[in-house]
Amino acid sequence: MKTIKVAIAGPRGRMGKEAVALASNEESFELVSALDHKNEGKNLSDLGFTDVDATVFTDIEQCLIESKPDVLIDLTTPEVGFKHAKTALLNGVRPVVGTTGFTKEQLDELKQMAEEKGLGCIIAPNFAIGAVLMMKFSQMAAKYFSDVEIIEMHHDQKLDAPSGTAVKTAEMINENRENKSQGHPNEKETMAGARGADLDGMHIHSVRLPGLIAHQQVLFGADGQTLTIRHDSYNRQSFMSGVKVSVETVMKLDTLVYGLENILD
Ligand SMILES: NC(=O)C1=CN([C@@H]2O[C@H](COP(=O)(O)OP(=O)(O)OC[C@H]3O[C@@H](n4cnc5c(N)ncnc54)[C@H](OP(=O)(O)O)[C@@H]3O)[C@@H](O)[C@H]2O)C=CC1
Ligand SMILES: O=C(O)C1=N[C@H](C(=O)O)C[C@H](O)C1
Repeated sequence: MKTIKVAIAGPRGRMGKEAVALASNEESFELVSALDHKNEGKNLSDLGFTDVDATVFTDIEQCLIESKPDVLIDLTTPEVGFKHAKTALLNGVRPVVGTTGFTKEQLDELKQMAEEKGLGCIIAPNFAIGAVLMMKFSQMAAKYFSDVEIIEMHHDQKLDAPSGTAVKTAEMINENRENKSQGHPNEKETMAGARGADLDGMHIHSVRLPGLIAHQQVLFGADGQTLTIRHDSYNRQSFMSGVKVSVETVMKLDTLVYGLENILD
């Protein structure tokens, strides 16, 4: 099997560190570079990564042109991640994006660009297989339960709310859910935000606490019964098998795929 050359944006981050370990330990991957906004010209080995040899770039074009990756894994922030994905596609490099918080317009723009370039691009709000199943099971349940609220719970260093997973879950539920506004028609928030975010009448509540990693509960209610579908990531290793399969699959695609559920058998 041909080795896939990988660059990682955000290598010092919580997810980036795990992705560096994956890319340097996986036999079929070669970690060729890292993209940071600090540490220009250093090597990851200077930054505490033992037995890892990859140059750190702060300029994305220089990174892509000099290190020639096949795939750019992005695990940064929404603003930066969008720019990275765009620049990767323009330079013939396939993005695998775990960064969340992209707008619908940004996703559409990247989809159009990937199609024009005939390049694969994977945007996965959640790489954990259990989370993907939670979303799929919720989508199935929505056919029978049209009243649903999503509670997502994350560590308190998370920048975006609601989480990318919660938004994707709501979008998938929407494909099967009868269109309706939930709660009492005259309900009033006596404190702003009490009912959470509203996506087509569905409510999403975001909890941020130290001690948490990534957790989500999807609650369905009907007369005399509730159904709860819950997923918990207790470490960031839980996301890495999804990153691996995304890097392998993106090499075979010529368009953008949004969501890991679309590439898993
Ligand atoms: N799809 C999935 O399964 C998952 C997705 N995520 C998402 O991944 C993203 C990263 O999460 P997490 O690792 O927890 O966040 P961190 O804050 O730990 O990591 C982000 C990293 O990006 C770096 N960074 C900031 N700007 C740039 C830039 N211009 N170029 C390169 N690197 C930059 C930051 O550096 P500095 O700290 O110096 O600013 C930091 O090291 C988030 O959007 C999160 O929602 C997280 C977990 C799972
Ligand atoms: O920031 C995180 O940590 C996570 N972000 C993703 C999201 O926004 O859904 C995936 C996972 O929930 C962890």
